[in-house]
Amino acid sequence: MTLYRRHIVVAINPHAAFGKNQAFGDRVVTVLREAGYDVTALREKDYDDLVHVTKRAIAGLPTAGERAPNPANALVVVGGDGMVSLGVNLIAQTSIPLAIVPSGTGNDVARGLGIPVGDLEASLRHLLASLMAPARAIDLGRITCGEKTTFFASILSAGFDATVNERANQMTWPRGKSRYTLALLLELVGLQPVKYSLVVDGVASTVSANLISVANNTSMGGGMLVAPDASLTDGLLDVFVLQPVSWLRFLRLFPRVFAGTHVSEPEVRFTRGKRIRLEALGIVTYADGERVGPLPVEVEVVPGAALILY
Ligand SMILES: Nc1ncnc2c1ncn2[C@@H]1O[C@H](COP(=O)(O)OP(=O)(O)OP(=O)(O)O)[C@@H](O)[C@H]1O
Repeated sequence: MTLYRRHIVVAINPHAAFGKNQAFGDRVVTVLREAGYDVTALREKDYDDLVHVTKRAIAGLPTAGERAPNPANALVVVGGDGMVSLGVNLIAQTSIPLAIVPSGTGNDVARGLGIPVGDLEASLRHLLASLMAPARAIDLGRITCGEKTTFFASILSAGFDATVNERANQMTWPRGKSRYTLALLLELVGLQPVKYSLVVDGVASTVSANLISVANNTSMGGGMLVAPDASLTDGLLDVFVLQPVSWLRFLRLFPRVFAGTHVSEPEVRFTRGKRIRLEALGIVTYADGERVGPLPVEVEVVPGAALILY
């Protein structure tokens, strides 16, 4: 069998899913080496260092622990959506394809692409098959926030879920998943609608909302179908708005959002567009679960910006 993608860079987040899947990285590397690939395996003490060494390894430059055989023929990320974010930001608008071995908490990009989630051996079989097949192009969203430009694959949040993330990130206690649960409860108690200025393809409006997201993919938070009709390949972004509701109604709507059956609820609005501008006071946005920065943001779809092996 000819391996036409010979050199594979594997970037691993051992802390994905609160460290539950630490063994995944080694297993991915072993399986790829056994299949005959040249593997550069990368793990770093933090995300920024991993970005730095992965960038070098893809270009064929030496990294501290590993030799650099030559430029990469593919990048594999082992982690959750935060690692997909790392991957797409490194390979966007290049000819290097990205593969994903989901080992995170949400893994929503993998879900959207149909990559097996929650079954390592199935995702490894999927990886080996996809490395032998042509890469497929998906759209990315390009965010401009102040001076910073970043890409995202899945969903940009600027509502209640973003404020929960921001609160959890500022807390030092408790550790692990319960920090998010506590942050969610605290935010829920103070649930207030936020007034946004929204521009979709040049059409401006003012909306009050509890939830507002710009979606390239269907789900967030581990399969919560916020934008069930979004497509990674339609050249469009779906804007989801949940207009102000009481916290009781919010809790009642929650399971419906999970199942994607909220779309017909009277407080729910969807719009589609290629270029979205969002502005509000005091809101910090998150995309693919990673912090972007305070509003305003400008989001533009870049059709076919990432080559993915799936
Ligand atoms: N050594 C490290 N390498 C990479 N990322 C790290 C590391 N240590 C901590 N992180 C953090 O892990 C987060 C990304 O985690 P990742 O998305 O892979 O898993 P997850 O959050 O469990 O899954 P999901 O995003 O799908 O819910 C980043 O925010 C990053 O800051």
